[in-house]
Amino acid sequence: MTENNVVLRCRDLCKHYQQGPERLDILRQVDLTIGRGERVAVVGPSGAGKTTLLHMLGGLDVPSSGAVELAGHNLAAMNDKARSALRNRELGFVYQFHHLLGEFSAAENAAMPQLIAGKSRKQALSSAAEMLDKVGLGHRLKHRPAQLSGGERQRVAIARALINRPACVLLDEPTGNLDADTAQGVQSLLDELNREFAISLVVVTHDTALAQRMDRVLTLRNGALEVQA
Ligand SMILES: Nc1ncnc2c1ncn2[C@@H]1O[C@H](COP(=O)(O)OP(=O)(O)OP(=O)(O)O)[C@@H](O)[C@H]1O
Repeated sequence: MTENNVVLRCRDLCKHYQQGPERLDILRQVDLTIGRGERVAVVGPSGAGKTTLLHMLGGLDVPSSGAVELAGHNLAAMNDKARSALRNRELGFVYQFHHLLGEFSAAENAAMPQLIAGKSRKQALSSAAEMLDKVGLGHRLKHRPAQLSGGERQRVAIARALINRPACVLLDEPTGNLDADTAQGVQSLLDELNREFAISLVVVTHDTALAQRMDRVLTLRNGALEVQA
């Protein structure tokens, strides 16, 4: 993989928490390289550190040691403003509990990353409508999250994650609270968007069907990545 094709990389990533006299090692020397357009699943038992890893990769939490590089920039070496701008441009996030803003419509929620990036409201809402159409929600633009089904909310979160055409989307259990049909729909949508925009995907999941669709499946156990066969 050439350097230009690397979207996200972590080297020797460690995270620990101090609890009284005890040190809890949550991530242990994780090395990981995600290529452009690559789809990677991270699996492993509950408590293995998967969500913690995803948070570190997304710059939502700070490593105890080691480095995370996004599009060639070491996140720890940047100031808050530059780091936020880079994250907003290069990354999308989809969480199990999607964190949509209840007082805003589907279109406004999906438009949020563009509004943050300084686009006009008109422009952002127009891109949001286009993206929501792509995820099959063109007819639900004005609905608020409470007026949408679980699967629809998840698709709004996916539209929001993709609206800036990020280099990489980080997903935490994207099918976790969906029924089998809707989960299948989200899987197909991710495949399609990955193909169409060459967006890299890092998916933390217990859903083996979803994990098997990725290009690589990494297993995290007790904070360390298992060596691949
Ligand atoms: N702030 C914290 N202080 C102490 N321990 C923490 C803190 N945050 C997370 N942990 C611990 O880190 C471990 C890994 O948590 P994490 O959420 O990353 O696991 P996970 O692999 O995503 O689990 P699951 O599959 O159940 O979601 C857990 O044992 C958790 O208790």
